[in-house]
Amino acid sequence: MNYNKSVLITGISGMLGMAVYRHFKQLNSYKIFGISRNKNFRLEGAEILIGDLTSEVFLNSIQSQKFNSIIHCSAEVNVNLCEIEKDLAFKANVYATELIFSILDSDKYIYISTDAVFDGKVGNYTENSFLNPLSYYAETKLLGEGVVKKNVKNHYILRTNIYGFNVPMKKSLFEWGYTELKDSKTINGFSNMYFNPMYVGQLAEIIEKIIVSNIEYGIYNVATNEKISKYDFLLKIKKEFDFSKQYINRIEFNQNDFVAPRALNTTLDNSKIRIAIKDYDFSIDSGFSMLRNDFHSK
Ligand SMILES: NC(=O)C1=CN([C@@H]2O[C@H](COP(=O)(O)OP(=O)(O)OC[C@H]3O[C@@H](n4cnc5c(N)ncnc54)[C@H](OP(=O)(O)O)[C@@H]3O)[C@@H](O)[C@H]2O)C=CC1
Ligand SMILES: Cc1cn([C@H]2C[C@H](O)[C@@H](COP(=O)(O)OP(=O)(O)O[C@H]3O[C@@H](C)C(=O)[C@@H](O)[C@H]3O)O2)c(=O)[nH]c1=O
Repeated sequence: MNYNKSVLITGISGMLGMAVYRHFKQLNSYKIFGISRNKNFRLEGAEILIGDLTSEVFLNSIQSQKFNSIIHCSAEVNVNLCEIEKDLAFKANVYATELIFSILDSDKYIYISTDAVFDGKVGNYTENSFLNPLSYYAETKLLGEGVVKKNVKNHYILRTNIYGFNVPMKKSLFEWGYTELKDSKTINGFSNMYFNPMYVGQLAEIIEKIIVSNIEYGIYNVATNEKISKYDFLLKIKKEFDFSKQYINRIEFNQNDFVAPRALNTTLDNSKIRIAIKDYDFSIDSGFSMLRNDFHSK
C-alpha cells in the first residue's frame, strides 16, 4: 500500500506508544515507523527501527528519512529509579530528546510531557503556571521541554497524566491497582493526591487530531475535565472490573514511603486544548469505557 503520510513513534513498545500505534494503524492512512531497543520487537503494519535513542550513531543512520510527524513517547518513567539513577534518567529523557529533535526531520513534532512539572501545591494549572518539578524524573521531563523548544519551532508539548496497560502487564498505576485487586490484596489509595487521568487511547486520538489540524504550536495541557483523587481512581477500577469483595484503604499519601518526591495536586486546566480541538469528549468516563473495551478485547 502507498501512503502519503508517515508517522514515527518513539517508545512504540510502551504503554502510550502502543496505543498511538493501534490508533494510527486502524486509520489505515499512515505509513507507521516505530523505534524500539528490543531486537525481536515486531508489529503488524509498522516498520520497526531497532536502536537506542541515546545513540547519536543510530539516529544519524536514520537521518535521511523524512517524517510528516514524530511522536516522542519514549522515556524512562520509573520515577523512583530516576531519582537514584540520575545519569540514566538524564540520558533517556533529556539527551535522547536533544538527539531526536536536532537530528530527525519532520513537519510536526510531538513531545509528551507530564503534570509532574508542577509542584502540586495549588492545582488547576494552566500552560503558563509556575513550574517547579519536585522529582528528578519531573525535572528531566521539563528539561526535555526546553530542548524541544530550543531545537524546533513546529512542536507540540503535551502535558498529561495517563493510564493504560501493557501486554503482558507492567507496573503503571492502572496495572498495579488492577493486578493487586485481582490477586485479592488490600491496597492503599491516596485520598489527598489529585489528577485528571487520561486514557492512553484518548490521548492517541487527540494526538491525531492535533496532527491533522492547524492549531497553534506550543504547550497544551491534555487532561480530562474532572479532578479525581487517586483513591477514587482506584475505586473506579474496583467498580469497573467487578472486584466488589476487595478492600481499598482510604489513606493520605506519606512522602516517607517513597524514594522520589511526589506532588499532591497536579490537576490541569484543559481549556486551551478543549477550545483548539472541538467536539471531543474529555471525560474520565469516556476514557474508562475505552479502557474497558480495549482490555476485554486484548
Ligand atoms: N506512565 C505515566 O503515568 C505517564 C507518562 N508520561 C509520559 O508519557 C510518555 C510515555 O510513557 P509510557 O508509555 O508510560 O512509558 P513506557 O515505559 O510504557 O514506554 C516507554 C518506552 O520507551 C522506550 N525507551 C526507553 N528508553 C529508551 C531508549 N534509550 N531508546 C529507545 N527506546 C527507549 C522503551 O521501549 P524499548 O524498551 O522497547 O526500547 C519503553 O517501552 C513518556 O514520555 C512519559 O514521560 C506522562 C505522564 C504520566
Ligand atoms: C496512586 C497510588 C499509588 N500507590 C503506589 C503504587 C504505584 O505504583 C506507585 C506510584 O504511583 P503512581 O503511578 O500514581 O505515581 P508516579 O510513579 O509518581 O506516577 C507518575 O508517573 C510518571 C511517569 C508521571 O509522569 C506522573 O505524571 C505520575 O503519574 O505508588 C499506592 O500505593 N497508592 C495509591 O493511591
